[in-house]
Amino acid sequence: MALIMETPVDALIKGEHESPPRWKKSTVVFVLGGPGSGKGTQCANLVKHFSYTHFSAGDLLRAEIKSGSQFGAMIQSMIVDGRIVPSEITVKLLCKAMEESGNDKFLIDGFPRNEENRIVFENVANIEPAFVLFFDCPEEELERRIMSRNQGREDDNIETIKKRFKVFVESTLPIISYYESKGKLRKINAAKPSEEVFEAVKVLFAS
Ligand SMILES: Nc1ncnc2c1ncn2[C@@H]1O[C@H](COP(=O)(O)OP(=O)(O)OP(=O)(O)O)[C@@H](O)[C@H]1O
Ligand SMILES: Nc1ccn([C@@H]2O[C@H](COP(=O)(O)O)[C@@H](O)[C@H]2O)c(=O)n1
Ligand SMILES: [Mg+2]
Repeated sequence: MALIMETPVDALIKGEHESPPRWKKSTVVFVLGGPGSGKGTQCANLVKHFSYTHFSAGDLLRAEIKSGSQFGAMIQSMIVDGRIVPSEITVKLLCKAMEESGNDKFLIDGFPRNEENRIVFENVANIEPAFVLFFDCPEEELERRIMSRNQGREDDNIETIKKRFKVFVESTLPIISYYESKGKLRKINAAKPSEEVFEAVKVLFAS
């Protein structure tokens, strides 16, 4: 369902609920990495083995466009241009998805993408991630993967890919450094074959 001006999540954000909702006490793992680094692929593997629910911020934004939302055109033009959508929209979509899931363990993929994302989520959800997965992979490999992905994504073209790389370096790498300084970063060599990457990831969830 499209975002409307007032949703149950707005009430939660304003603290109008009698008791804190379950998702506000959730375990959250942020999953970061350059475009095409395998975030979605590895989250899909993880949910088969562990009782987490996976939400991709990019997928939620694409679903919002499809839903006919009043924000659809704006979100679409920002995605095509590789830019980061205003955090209020993305955080609201994430909180709504967590609220509706009924689970209390989440893999949040492609988020936070910049400092604004991080701060708005912290303020609204009041959740610190248990840890942050970082899929590290050279740009040439990322470009190869995206150009052969064939999922019909409007941002999987060479012009947008270059912009997404620039945004990743300028806005997301500082977030990765921030979590590293807090001892929360778990860096994975994502240039290896998918099965090997999963072996390294699995260990982090087994304890
Ligand atoms: N370790 C790997 N080795 C080779 N190809 C991979 C690997 N992991 C994922 N891929 C492939 O690379 C492409 C991108 O993977 P995926 O969609 O999981 O990346 P992503 O990080 O979610 O990207 P985006 O940020 O653009 O959503 C897919 O076609 C996927 O099948
Ligand atoms: N926190 C986010 C996440 C994504 N976006 C926008 O969606 C595009 C695709 O994201 P993927 O994770 O699926 O690659 C991304 O390039 C941004 O335009 C966002 O704004 N904020
Ligand atoms: Mg993805």
